[in-house]
Amino acid sequence: MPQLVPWEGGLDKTRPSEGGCDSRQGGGGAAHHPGRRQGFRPGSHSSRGCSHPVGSGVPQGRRDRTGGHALSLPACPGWAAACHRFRPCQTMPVEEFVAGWISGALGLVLGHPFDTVKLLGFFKGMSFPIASIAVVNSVLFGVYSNTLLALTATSHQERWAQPPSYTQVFIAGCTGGFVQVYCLAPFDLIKVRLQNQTEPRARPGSPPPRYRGPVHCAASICQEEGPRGLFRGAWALTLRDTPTLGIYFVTYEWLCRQSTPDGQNPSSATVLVAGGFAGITSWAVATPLDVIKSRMQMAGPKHRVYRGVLDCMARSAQQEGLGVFFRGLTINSARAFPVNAVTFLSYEYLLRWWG
Ligand SMILES: C[N+](C)(C)CCCC[C@H](N)C(=O)O
Repeated sequence: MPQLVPWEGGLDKTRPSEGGCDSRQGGGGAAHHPGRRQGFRPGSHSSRGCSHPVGSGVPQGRRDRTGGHALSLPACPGWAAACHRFRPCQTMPVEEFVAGWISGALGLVLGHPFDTVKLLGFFKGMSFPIASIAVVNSVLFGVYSNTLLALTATSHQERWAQPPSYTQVFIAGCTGGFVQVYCLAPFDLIKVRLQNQTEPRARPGSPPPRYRGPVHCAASICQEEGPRGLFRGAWALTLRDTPTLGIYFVTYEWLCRQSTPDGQNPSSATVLVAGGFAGITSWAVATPLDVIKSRMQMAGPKHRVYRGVLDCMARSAQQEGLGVFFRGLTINSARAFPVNAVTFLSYEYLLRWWG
């Protein structure tokens, strides 16, 4: 295993060779990658004397996979080596997707105690949430990173040396948010439907639950409402996630850049805190639309309660006051910090590791 020691003053401390891109083979188990990311600090790359400086005209990033250097992964587990080899095309990096998948799963493990569905025992084990959150996170981070690649022509290795503008980060975050909605929508619908049947079930003498579990819930929705029923509330989910995931990545980038002195890389603590606050900020902005989205997902085809997102907003505010839009804010924030701190830390570690 490559050593994933906590950074002391940044990821670069784990590098055997501080001076540049050369000679990194041997004991560490890492590949030799010219043009690899030099660390988390924007602007740190070119100052370290890399033999292929950014902007030198040598294509950066993907080149390192095929540049004729031995890929030495003696101590990597098989799946990590497979990940290195599995590259469907040079312009579509996949490790961001894989890192997003794993980091999403790790974040989920931490956030799991906050999940009422799990607490009340509806989900046996964690397979359903892991399958859903990890896939969704993989799509989010993969699309985000590849959109940045398209916008800036820099891969994640160079991104800290040539930092993208906040506008580019926002656009990439919104794009990732928009695309992940269509993976998230069915999982989220099932989760909301199951969560909302927990209360009646908890009372003594209550009727049996309508849905017996996630698979039964999906099958029943398909039967009763057709496959499109699985996407009920997807429009509200799009409104919730597209801008707020832009905000999510901008907050993360901004906090990382703010809290790291020039010439140094963000420490693991910085990444944890920036990730945690990115989660809280985006959930704070997303919570009003989260409330609306859940209400729309609960409405079935036979009893269409609301005419649309705006109608749902207006009627909820009229009937319950503006406070309704902040329902769940505390639990969302409490969950968001650890989940997103771990998600970003593991994501950055994995990309660094796969370099
Ligand atoms: C956009 N919105 C705020 C809804 C989610 C942003 C954070 C996503 C993260 N996977 C989590 O579950 O916290």
